[in-house]
Amino acid sequence: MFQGDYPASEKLLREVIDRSGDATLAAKASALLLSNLGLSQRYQEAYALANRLTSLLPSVNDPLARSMLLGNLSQMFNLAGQTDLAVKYADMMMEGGTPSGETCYPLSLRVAALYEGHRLRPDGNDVAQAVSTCVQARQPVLANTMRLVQIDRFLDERQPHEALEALERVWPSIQANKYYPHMLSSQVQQAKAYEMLGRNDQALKAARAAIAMAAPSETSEYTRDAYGVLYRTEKALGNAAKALEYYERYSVQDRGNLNDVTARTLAFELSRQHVVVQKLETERLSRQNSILRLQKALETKAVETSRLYISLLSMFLLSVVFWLFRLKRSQVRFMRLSWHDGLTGIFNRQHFMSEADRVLKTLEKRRVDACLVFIDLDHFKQVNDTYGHAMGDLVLRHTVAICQRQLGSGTLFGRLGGEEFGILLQDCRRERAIVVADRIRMAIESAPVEEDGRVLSISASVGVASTDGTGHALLRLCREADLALYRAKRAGRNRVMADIA
Ligand SMILES: Nc1nc2c(ncn2[C@@H]2O[C@H](COP(=O)(O)OP(=O)(O)OP(=O)(O)O)[C@@H](O)[C@H]2O)c(=O)[nH]1
Repeated sequence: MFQGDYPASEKLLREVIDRSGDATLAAKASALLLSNLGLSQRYQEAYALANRLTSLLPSVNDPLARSMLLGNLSQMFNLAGQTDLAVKYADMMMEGGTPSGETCYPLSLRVAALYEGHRLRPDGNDVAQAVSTCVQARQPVLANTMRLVQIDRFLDERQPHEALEALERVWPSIQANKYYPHMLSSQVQQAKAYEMLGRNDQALKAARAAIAMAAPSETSEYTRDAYGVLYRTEKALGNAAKALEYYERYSVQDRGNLNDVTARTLAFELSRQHVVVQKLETERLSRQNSILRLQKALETKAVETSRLYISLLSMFLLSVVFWLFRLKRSQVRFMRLSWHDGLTGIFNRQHFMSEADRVLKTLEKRRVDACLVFIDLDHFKQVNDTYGHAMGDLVLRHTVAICQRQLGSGTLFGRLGGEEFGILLQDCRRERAIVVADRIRMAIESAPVEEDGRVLSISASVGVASTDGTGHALLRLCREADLALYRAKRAGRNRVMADIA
């Protein structure tokens, strides 16, 4: 590429891009290919590649590859006459920093773009700064590019002496580097300078040298300018035939060059339109995608939210149910506790009485008889006094167990206080109640309490009252049962007495 053999270099670059399998290397080769396509005047392909590389830029992290891409993009846009873009890419390259840290390349690209856009500062400082930066950076080719820009400016301002002096200074370096564009352009500049000075022979010689240097098929502004110098000089010398011949060549070159400029602009416009259409399509698609994504996200969110609500509600309901269950359970436990006697576990007086009242009322309605039995242990105080309170408690629990064995599970049985117990026998007449009561009394008498090797015989006195004598009113029945019990005590204890003897 450096030597101007663009087809050979393109082949090699494409091989690197397609086969290296190394993204960074491929990016570097693409950057060079971009330059190659531009120099080969294949602008449409060049701009298409430029567009691809622009969109590739954000993913290129390697500093050298990135700076190469930016640099060649700047060059490409400069060629397309898009000097603002070219300056922008050069600035991006400068901001991103080059791997070696030197700013020669981005600076020279910037200067080239500013020159093409006729925006260089008139004092020439832009160019001077770029030249010294590139000299310091040991970048002779780029330094020469800048020097040639400066020579172009001298020629633009019709300062041929300054141009020739500058050319003389730069010539050895150009000869040493043999960079084809520099060799050609410097030769043409020399011809132009001589032409301005009216040094016709030198002008003709320099212009012919330039033409000889270029390929016969080459169409460029350099060859065009060389033919321009030739035809104007021959004309000035009065060589009409030669002047006409060169003019024809100049005219072909000029047209070719104009065509080239038009081709560059057209290709750029085409590729830009293509990019715009592509961008619009991509934007449309991406907008569509984001709408779909948003819709999906919304749906997912809605599902998630309702799931959350359902779980929260279920958790709340569960905790309410659990809480109610615990409340109920403790209520039941407290109720049970309040119903039962702490020592023996049977109903306490209050509950026994209220249950007995309720049952008696029901039985009264059904005209069914019932008997109330009061059992009182004999001389229980002596048990406590002789054996202690613990033994007394044991006797009480022992008595309850004996009674429970004698009674059915549904029989209402409770501790009325101290050593006194009550039993309500339903659907039971007095005679049968007396039999049941006596059976209990005998069971108590015949089952002494055995504790720590001690055997303690106990007995109980029992009073029985029947509804057929007193009616179903609980208080009267209690009084009668009490009286019967009292009589049993008075009669010598350990016996059963009924309300009607
Ligand atoms: N160990 C124990 N003693 C109790 C309990 N409740 C009451 N007593 C006792 O029971 C005794 C009842 O004595 P009294 O009313 O004189 O009756 P008694 O000694 O059985 O005599 P009679 O009934 O006339 O045969 C008292 O000494 C009370 O302290 C109890 O829960 N445990």
